[in-house]
Amino acid sequence: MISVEEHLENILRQVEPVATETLPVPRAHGLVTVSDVRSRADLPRFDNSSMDGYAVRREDLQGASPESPVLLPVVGDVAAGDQLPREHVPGKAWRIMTGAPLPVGADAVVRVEDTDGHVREAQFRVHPEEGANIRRAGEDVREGEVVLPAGTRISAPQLAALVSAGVEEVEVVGPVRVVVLSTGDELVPFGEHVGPGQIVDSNGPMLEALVREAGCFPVHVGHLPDDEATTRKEIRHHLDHADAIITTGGVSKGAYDIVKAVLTGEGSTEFVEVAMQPGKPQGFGVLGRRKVPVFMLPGNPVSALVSFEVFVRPALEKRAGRHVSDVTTTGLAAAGWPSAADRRTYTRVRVTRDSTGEYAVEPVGGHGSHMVAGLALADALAVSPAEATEVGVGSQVELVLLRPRREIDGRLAGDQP
Ligand SMILES: Nc1nc2c(c(=O)[nH]1)N[C@H]1C(S)=C(S)[C@@H](COP(=O)(O)OP(=O)(O)OC[C@H]3O[C@@H](n4cnc5c(N)ncnc54)[C@H](O)[C@@H]3O)O[C@H]1N2
Ligand code: MOO
Repeated sequence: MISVEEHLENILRQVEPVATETLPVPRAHGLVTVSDVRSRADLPRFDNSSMDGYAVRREDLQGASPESPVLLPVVGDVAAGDQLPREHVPGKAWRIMTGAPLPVGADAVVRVEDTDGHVREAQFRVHPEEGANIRRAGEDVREGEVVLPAGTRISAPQLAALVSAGVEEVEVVGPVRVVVLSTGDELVPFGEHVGPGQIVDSNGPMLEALVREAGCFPVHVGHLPDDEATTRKEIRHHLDHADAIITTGGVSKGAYDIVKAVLTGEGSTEFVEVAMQPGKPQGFGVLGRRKVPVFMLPGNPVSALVSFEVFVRPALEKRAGRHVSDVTTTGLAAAGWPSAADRRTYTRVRVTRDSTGEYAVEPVGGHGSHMVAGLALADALAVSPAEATEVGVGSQVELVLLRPRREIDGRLAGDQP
């Protein structure tokens, strides 16, 4: 048996980011920039008002105060989006809206609250500071400056920055297109009749969801028959277009373990036993001229999920050009449980809070790797080291969260009286 670290290192050493692509900005959501992206415009694009009020010259409001307001005639209105060039008229004010271009020559904006708000002639109760309530062209970013450095993942704020900066296309590490293939003649796809001895393929939909949640793109979710020739043909076909392939089942010692039979000797494929529970039988290889990583995960649903979290997720992140590190969450064992000897053990747990406000965890949903209904009850996997044979009450355990932390915390907040 090899350790979890050894197997993960072996995978990550062989996985490279996918090719770069130049995409229209809205389609680059979730992807990582390859080079510095420079702004095509000053932001703001022009001097404009940050408040609804009046554009003035300060010198026209010398001594203005609530006790002795100064009266100025109003030239007219400047609305946001106004395209007419406006100029300050000495001794007068323009009524101006938030985001509207500042009339040339005006040097301050007085908020409407500091005036009587009149349209033709307004009383001003303050003497504004130089540049008050003015947003200057280029104060956010200047044309030609870097608006997004290389290696940035494009999320919502970055999309806003790029489109504002007039950037239309961006070079990114391409989307990672993933093929998910279940194996086993006992499986029927969702929605079809389940006969005697048959079960519904749950790994397919589960992995499709995990791939999507990991920011990658499931492009085909299907099934391989327990037949070598067809399986070989199908995998060859997917090696031509996929950026990663995940299979489940057929990696153990069964007489019909077709994946193992077909992929042994292909590319860098290796089948190993990893010192973990569940998830002991694992296969991995980089195959074909496009060097596609192929993950051959065990078929038991819990084993497949744990294998995804431990091996596939980090590899997909590397393939997508993301640099991530696991932020470890910990919890205190509210009950004790056994831990498999000589194997790192991932125990399904439900999270609550102990009296000090820390996460408290307890096994939930049963022990077997086949218990897919019980799996749905788990918030996290509690990790106990290979050396441990049990987890003692009150001991601290590392947690791999299966739901976003915000969701767990939200539920716990709701549980409280
Ligand atoms: N003699 C031995 N038998 C087994 C060993 C062993 O060391 N010696 N290891 C066990 C462990 S641990 C695991 S994990 C499984 C892995 O088996 P395979 O990867 O070969 O998977 P299958 O035999 O095809 O299936 C196992 C189990 O999972 C169910 N399954 C498979 N695919 C799906 C799916 N897409 N959706 C839902 N359920 C699925 C399948 O029906 C089996 O019940 O091997 C042990 N055996
Ligand atoms: O290692 Mo298997 O994955 O225990 O069920």
